[in-house]
Amino acid sequence: MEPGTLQLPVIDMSKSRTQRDEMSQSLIDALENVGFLAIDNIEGLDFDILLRSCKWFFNQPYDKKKCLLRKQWNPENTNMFRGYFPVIEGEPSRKEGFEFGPVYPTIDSNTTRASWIYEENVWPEEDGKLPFKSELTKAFDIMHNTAMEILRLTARGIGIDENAFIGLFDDKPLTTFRMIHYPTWESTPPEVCLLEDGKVITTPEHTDTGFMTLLTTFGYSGLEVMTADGRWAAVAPRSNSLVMNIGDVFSRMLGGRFRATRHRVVDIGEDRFSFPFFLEPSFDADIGVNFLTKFTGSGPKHVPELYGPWVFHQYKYVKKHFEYRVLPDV
Ligand SMILES: O=C(O)CCC(=O)C(=O)O
Ligand SMILES: [Fe+2]
Repeated sequence: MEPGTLQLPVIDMSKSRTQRDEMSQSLIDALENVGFLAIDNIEGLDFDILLRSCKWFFNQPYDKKKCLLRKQWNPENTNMFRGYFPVIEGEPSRKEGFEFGPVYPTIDSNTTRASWIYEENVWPEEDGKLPFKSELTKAFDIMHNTAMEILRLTARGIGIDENAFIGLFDDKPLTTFRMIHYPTWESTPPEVCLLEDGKVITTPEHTDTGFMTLLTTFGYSGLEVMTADGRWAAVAPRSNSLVMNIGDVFSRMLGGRFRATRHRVVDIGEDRFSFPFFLEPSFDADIGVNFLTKFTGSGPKHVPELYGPWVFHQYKYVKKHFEYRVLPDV
């Protein structure tokens, strides 16, 4: 194995009923140390369909994708948050994406000031080759249920009520499922995309902002994580498996006990597809809670803070991701 390659700790979901304690322990070890792990054997998740969906969607003529562009890039459209975002040349984050989220029949008045956050999904017109919407909607539910089971095991592992975390996702979670295409370069990459060692960046280093990420990489290389000693390591690709990591919010709500690990994506010289599922609490969730204090009675005290305003401030003003910088203020 080439130096700097990281084999992630593996969690086998098929054992979640029979080996709960061992799995809980492995999860905690991984989250306290590497902050990234591989999740195998997710029942019903069809990686092949997901990859075909990515290729089908990004291969659509630009005119078709344009109908799904966020309003900022196509004033004829009404979607501001969900839908398609294009490659912006010159940005160090060089990708196009399609995003959708859960659908809620009613939105109550305390979220109206940010109703665009809960806007309806937009979907491409299908051509009969692939049941795009129904397959992705099905995969969304599998991802959500997998995330809930992982969170139950995680809570068990730290010795608190198994349901300690999942209540945050009972009421209208803001979760986003995002398919990504990193296209190949047609010209020499600009300076802003080059790393010291000559590698080309396609997603600059960052921590994920939300609660937890379940990432499908389809066996592509390119994902790198920062290890505890501050060095970059390439995540060894693994087929039919998810890469899991936690985001800033989960780390914060456990007082930093789990690591929100920095990671980035480097160019692999060919088209790359990935499909992260960003599990997020609801707009109104109180992220000022410290779970350890709540369940053990000791730890930092509670300072209430709403997830929605916090996260959109992070995206727009702190992390300044190009695809979020253009959103209205919340
Ligand atoms: O494309 C990938 O493999 C990872 C992307 C990522 O880290 C992100 O979108 O937050
Ligand atoms: Fe990420």
